[in-house]
Amino acid sequence: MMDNDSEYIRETEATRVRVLSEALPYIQQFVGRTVVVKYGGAAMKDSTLKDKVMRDIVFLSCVGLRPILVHGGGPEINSWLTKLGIEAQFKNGLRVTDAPTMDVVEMVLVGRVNKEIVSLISRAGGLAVGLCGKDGNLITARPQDQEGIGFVGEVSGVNIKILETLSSNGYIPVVSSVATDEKGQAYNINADTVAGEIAAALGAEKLILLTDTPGILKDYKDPSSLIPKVDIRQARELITNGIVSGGMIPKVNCCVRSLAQGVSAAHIIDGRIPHALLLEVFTDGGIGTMILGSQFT
Ligand SMILES: Nc1ncnc2c1ncn2[C@@H]1O[C@H](COP(=O)(O)OP(=O)(O)O)[C@@H](O)[C@H]1O
Ligand SMILES: CC(=O)N[C@@H](CCC(=O)OP(=O)(O)O)C(=O)O
Repeated sequence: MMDNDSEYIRETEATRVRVLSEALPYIQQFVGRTVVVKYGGAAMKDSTLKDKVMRDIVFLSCVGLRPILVHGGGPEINSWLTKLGIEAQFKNGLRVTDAPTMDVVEMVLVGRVNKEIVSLISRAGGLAVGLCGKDGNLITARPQDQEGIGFVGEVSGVNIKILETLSSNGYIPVVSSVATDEKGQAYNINADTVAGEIAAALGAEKLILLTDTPGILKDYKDPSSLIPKVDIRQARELITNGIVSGGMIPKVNCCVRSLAQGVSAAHIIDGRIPHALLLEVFTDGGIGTMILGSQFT
C-alpha cells in the first residue's frame, strides 16, 4: 500500500469518527424532543433521495427523537391534474382549488403520496402511521380569506392528542395536508402551513422544511447567495421587500408563526442534498437557513 493511500484511509476514518462523535451532544440535547419535518415539492421527486430522507426519519426516531413528517406532493398533484385535463393555477404560491381539483388533491395526497411514504418508512425499519387532518380530528380547517382561491383552507385547530399518543409509543406520524371544517367540507391546505401549525401546537424543538433550494437566497436564481441565519423581524422583511416570493412565502410565514408560538428554531434546507436532515440536526455547522425566535436575538 502506498503512503498516500494509508494517509487517505487515516483521514477518512478520522472524518467518520469526528462526524459520529459530533452527533453525541445533539442526540443528548434532543432526545425525547419533537422535530416536525416538512418534505415536499421537487425535492420529493427523486426516488433514491426519497429513500434517504425516510432512512433519516427512522434514524431520528431510533436515537430517541420524536419525528413527525408532514408531506406535500404539489408536483404529483400537477401531473394528475394534467392527466385529467384540469389546468393547475396558483395565487401567491397557493393552488386555486375548485371542487374537481379538491377531489384530485385528496386522492393524490391521502391516497397515494401518504401511503407511499408510510411504506418507505416501514421498509427502512420504522413504524409509520399515515394520517390526514380528518383522522383523530387532527386538524380543523376554515376557508382561507382570499378571493377566488376556492377550497383552500387554513388551520383553525390542531388536536395534538393523536400525535402525542403515536409519538410517545414509538410511531412516526405521517401527515397529509387535507382537512375538513365542522360541516365536513374538505379543504386543501398548504403543507408548509400544516407543518408550522403542528410544530407550534406541539411546542416542537425544531421545524425543518426540506425543499429544492439551498435555503433562503438573496437572489433566488443564485444558489451561492444563501442567507444562513435570520431572526423573525428580518424574515418578515424578506417577504415585504420581495426577496422572498412564490412558494417561499408560505414557508417563511409558517416558520415565523411557529417561532412566535414557541418553537425554538425553524430551518429551510435543501432536500436534494443526501441526508440533509442528519446534517442539520446532528452537525455543528448545520445547513440551509436557520430562522430564530425573538428569545434568541
Ligand atoms: N428568496 C428565495 N430563496 C429561495 N427560493 C425562493 C426565494 N423566493 C422564491 N423562491 C422560490 O421558492 C421555491 C420553493 O417553494 P416551493 O416550490 O413551493 O417548494 P416546495 O415545493 O418544496 O414546497 C424555490 O424553488 C424558489 O423558486
Ligand atoms: C393550497 C395548496 O397550495 N396546497 C398544496 C398542498 C400540497 C403541498 O403543499 O405540496 P408541496 O409542499 O409539494 O408544494 C397543493 O395543492 O399543491
